[in-house]
Amino acid sequence: MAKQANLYAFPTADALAPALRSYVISCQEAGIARHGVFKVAVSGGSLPKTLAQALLAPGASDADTVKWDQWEIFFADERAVPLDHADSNYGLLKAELLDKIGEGVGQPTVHAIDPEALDDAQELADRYEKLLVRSFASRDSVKLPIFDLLLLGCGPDGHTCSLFPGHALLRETSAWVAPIEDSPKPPARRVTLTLPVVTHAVRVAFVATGAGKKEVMKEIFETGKGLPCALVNEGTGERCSWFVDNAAVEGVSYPKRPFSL
Ligand SMILES: O=C(O)[C@H](O)[C@@H](O)[C@H](O)[C@H](O)COP(=O)(O)O
Repeated sequence: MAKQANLYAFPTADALAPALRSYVISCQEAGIARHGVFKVAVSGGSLPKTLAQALLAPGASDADTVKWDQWEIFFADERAVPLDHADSNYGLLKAELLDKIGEGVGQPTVHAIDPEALDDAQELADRYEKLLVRSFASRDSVKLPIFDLLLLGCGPDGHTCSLFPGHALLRETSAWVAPIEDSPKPPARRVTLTLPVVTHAVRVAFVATGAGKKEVMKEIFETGKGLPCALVNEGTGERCSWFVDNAAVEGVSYPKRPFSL
């Protein structure tokens, strides 16, 4: 039987942060060893805050270092709004994390959407896809980009990125980045990495905390085969790890593992 997603549960969201940090640093080291950089894509929602808690903490040793200057940060999904708008995932990451990195430790390269194309979601997606093509080499030679790590959230309906349950976008097979004009979670116009890109990543990590997630967690891990988060689990197997607090998985029968790298 194919190996399945790892589910790591912690007593609280605070207790989750050090494990998430170790996991991200191990993915960073693997990416740098493979190609000299760490290519990571992040979602919006509550994730940037948790990431900041994990990554801005002081390192315990030389090995426990976030090598910001070797990071290339992309967005797993983004809302079609100006970068300084309250709904911008870039703006959120900047406020929660990027602005707090501090001086003297190097800065990541951050790839935001093109704010010149906000009125046309298809054009916005095409431009972001071209940016990925430039970054991951030519599409003639690379069928899909391979992110070292995707850091994702999980919505209460089982969506992830801007891939929503039952949406036609789940059937996308060739685009790397797709537009969405009817997101059920506002704002309606967004762009998102597609499911083939998400499941092609070297590693995928979900962060889900709070009792508000427990019903959907039951569905994802027990019954809800077609939910976007469940599709990511199926497509990535053991390359996928969930970092959750106990409140989010209360009553979920899927086996939880002690965290280890
Ligand atoms: O831009 C977005 O809306 C997000 O990328 C979205 O996919 C988010 O990650 C989930 O909705 C989970 O959000 P929470 O972590 O806030 O529950």
